[in-house]
Amino acid sequence: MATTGAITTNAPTGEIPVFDSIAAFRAWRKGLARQEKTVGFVPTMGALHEGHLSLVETASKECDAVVVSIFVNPAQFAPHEDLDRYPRTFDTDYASLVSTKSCAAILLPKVSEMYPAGITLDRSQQRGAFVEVQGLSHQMEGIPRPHFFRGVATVVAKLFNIVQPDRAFFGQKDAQQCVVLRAMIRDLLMPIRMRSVPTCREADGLAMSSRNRYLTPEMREVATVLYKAISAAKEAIVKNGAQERTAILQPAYRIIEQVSQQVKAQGLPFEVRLDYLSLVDVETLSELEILGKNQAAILSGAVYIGTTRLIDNTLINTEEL
Ligand SMILES: Nc1ncnc2c1ncn2[C@@H]1O[C@H](COP(=O)(O)OP(=O)(O)OP(=O)(O)O)[C@@H](O)[C@H]1O
Ligand SMILES: CC(C)(CO)[C@@H](O)C(=O)[O-]
Ligand code: BAL
Repeated sequence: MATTGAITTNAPTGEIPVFDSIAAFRAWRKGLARQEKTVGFVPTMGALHEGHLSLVETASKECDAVVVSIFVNPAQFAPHEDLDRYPRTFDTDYASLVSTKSCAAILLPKVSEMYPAGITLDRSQQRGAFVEVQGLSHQMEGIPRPHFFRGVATVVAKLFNIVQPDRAFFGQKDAQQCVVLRAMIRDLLMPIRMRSVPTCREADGLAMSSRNRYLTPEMREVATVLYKAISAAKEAIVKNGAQERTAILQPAYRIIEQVSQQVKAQGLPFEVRLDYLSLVDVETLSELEILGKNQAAILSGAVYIGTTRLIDNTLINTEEL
């Protein structure tokens, strides 16, 4: 493998350069600039699945060269979250990217280079520069994860400074993340075009997610609960013309309650528990009591299947975030 740092892997050699040093990546990037090639960027935390690969594929259709970063970003995890057990599967990630034939380079930066001032998960002890997108980070995912979007915006800004992409590609599965990052790019005058790509799903509708690996087969069977709930709420809008929040969300609450009771009644060794459901305006991310006719909105939520937290959403009256 054409690496520039001390990476050891069993992956096939020589197919995609892997950079674990920012300086080496920048030298490689200069070559693309000299050739006036456009660069598409797909930031990830690894444990790649078809959702990630669809971002790479979309990027390769729109740009001359696609860079994928793999970095499990400590700053977006709270101390009680799953930073330590987050799946790290570089060898299979590498093979998946080779199979796309669309990835020009992998950036695998070290925590010490990404956070020169160091990084602790205890936010009150953090030092150094951070990026906050005010007004869009405190609601929805920002309620249970108040640290999250500051961590995401900060790391994505750093990655943009390294990669200098023309376009950056994000999945709509992380809907609020798309809205927050679009605002960051706009407000910080970053010369980058943000693109959001539809959610890839398993055959039964479950949104692909690296965290699906945490699910046991019994958990996996009921993990579609959120997709089903959100789809039922969307149906209330599209088929029944519902506009009131309660009429829209009621069918979703009902499905989650039913599945949760079912799991309990079967004596399964885990719980299905709703974290939240949300219906927000796509631009302000304000919760809606009434959905206006043709108003673009995000219907989203999070559930716990045991200790695994899954998110999902669907878009109303809009296609892109
Ligand atoms: N099912 C999917 N379809 C399309 N894009 C996706 C999908 N899942 C994740 N992505 C996108 O891939 C990028 C990297 O995401 P990440 O590495 O966190 O994967 P993930 O599956 O979302 O992981 P997690 O389980 O931690 O939420 C993000 O832009 C994310 O929105
Ligand atoms: C955008 C991202 C790679 C930043 O760490 C992460 O939040 C993700 O994978 O969605
Ligand atoms: N795709 C979201 C990354 C996270 O949950 O940390």
